[in-house]
Amino acid sequence: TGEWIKKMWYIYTVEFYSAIKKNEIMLFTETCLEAMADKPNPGTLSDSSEQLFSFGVIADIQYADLEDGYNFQGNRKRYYRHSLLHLQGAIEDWNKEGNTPCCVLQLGDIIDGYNAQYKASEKSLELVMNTFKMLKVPVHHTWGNHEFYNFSRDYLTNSKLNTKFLEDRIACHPETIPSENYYAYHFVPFPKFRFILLDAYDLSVLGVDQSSPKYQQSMKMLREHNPNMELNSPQGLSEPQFVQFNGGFSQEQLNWLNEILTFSDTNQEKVVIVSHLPIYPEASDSVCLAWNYTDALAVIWSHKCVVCFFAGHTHDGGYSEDPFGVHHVNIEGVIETAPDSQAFGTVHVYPDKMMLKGRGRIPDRIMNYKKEKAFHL
Ligand SMILES: Nc1ncnc2c1ncn2[C@@H]1O[C@H](COP(=O)(O)OP(=O)(O)O)[C@@H](O)[C@H]1O
Repeated sequence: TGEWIKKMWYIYTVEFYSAIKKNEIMLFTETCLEAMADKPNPGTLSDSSEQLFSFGVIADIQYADLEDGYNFQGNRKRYYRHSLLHLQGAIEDWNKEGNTPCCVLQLGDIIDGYNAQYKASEKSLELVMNTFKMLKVPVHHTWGNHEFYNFSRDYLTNSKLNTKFLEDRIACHPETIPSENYYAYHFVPFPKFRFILLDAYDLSVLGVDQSSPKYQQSMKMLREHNPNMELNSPQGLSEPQFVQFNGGFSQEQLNWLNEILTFSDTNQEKVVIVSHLPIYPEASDSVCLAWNYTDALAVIWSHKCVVCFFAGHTHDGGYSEDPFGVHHVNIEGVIETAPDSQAFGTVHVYPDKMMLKGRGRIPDRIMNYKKEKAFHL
């Protein structure tokens, strides 16, 4: 870990100095544009105890019309049918909350891969999406490995799991528009708070045509790091995240992320990032990380605006604040949650912090903004 932190510190320093140069130009441009643009007025709130807004989080529902089963290791029970009841319970609670959350972030793996074997993918998806219709607020869907066990990327792009229509655009900043090559977007649920949804399977061998350049590039990367016959096995790997059920971020997507974070820094925004795969080793089982998580961390650490990073995939959950004050929260998976418990949360956003109110096996978390980054309205 010591060596790893040193490496990341080096990357951060290099990125930081190049960012300063870039920011001098950006700051001037932004100041001019802001003076010209009609900005939303966030009001004059200043009491740090006053909630600004809230949002819901839920991960790894993995619904299937199947008897209970177990994970690959055989040490965690999976409640395939009950996961839908857990979702219904979560939606009822979010709908009942006094201050209704602005939206819900669904962190991926909405239905289980087993559905594909039983030719039940569309039926199960329909059932879960009909349940989501009871929610009074919009839901942003992230894509995980189980989406790709059931559907191709093309199918997903044209499905209800594509919530890119909920994106916001930043006027006069074409560099902040995501490309069609990956499923990622950003939106502003409250003035000065930007949410970014990332595609952790942008580089992946799942769900893409084997003849496509993306598949070839991803398979090359996977095989270079994983010599096992069974590419889902992390056995003997020095970087155990290089398994087939994970994926990574293309340079194109990382460049786009960098552009938005540059804008958010300049515009003094707070940023929440969402991805199916986690990116911080201290908060996650090493087998569950995104392939090139270090590249994503290098981009995030070269900016000051990111408050927290939400991910699913790990099922056991996890949390750590990194050395740059970014809170990494991995949400416990619904699929491995016993019927007498729960697994969802509401994040309450304040001028100086975010507070996760977890239900059932999800713990509460206080995520303070770094002192020098306190939010001033
Ligand atoms: N250690 C392993 N060796 C071989 N295959 C594995 C291993 N771990 C997981 N898999 C396979 O990888 C896929 C994803 O694993 P799974 O436990 O279902 O992931 P998730 O946690 O996303 O549900 C499954 O097909 C599973 O059988």
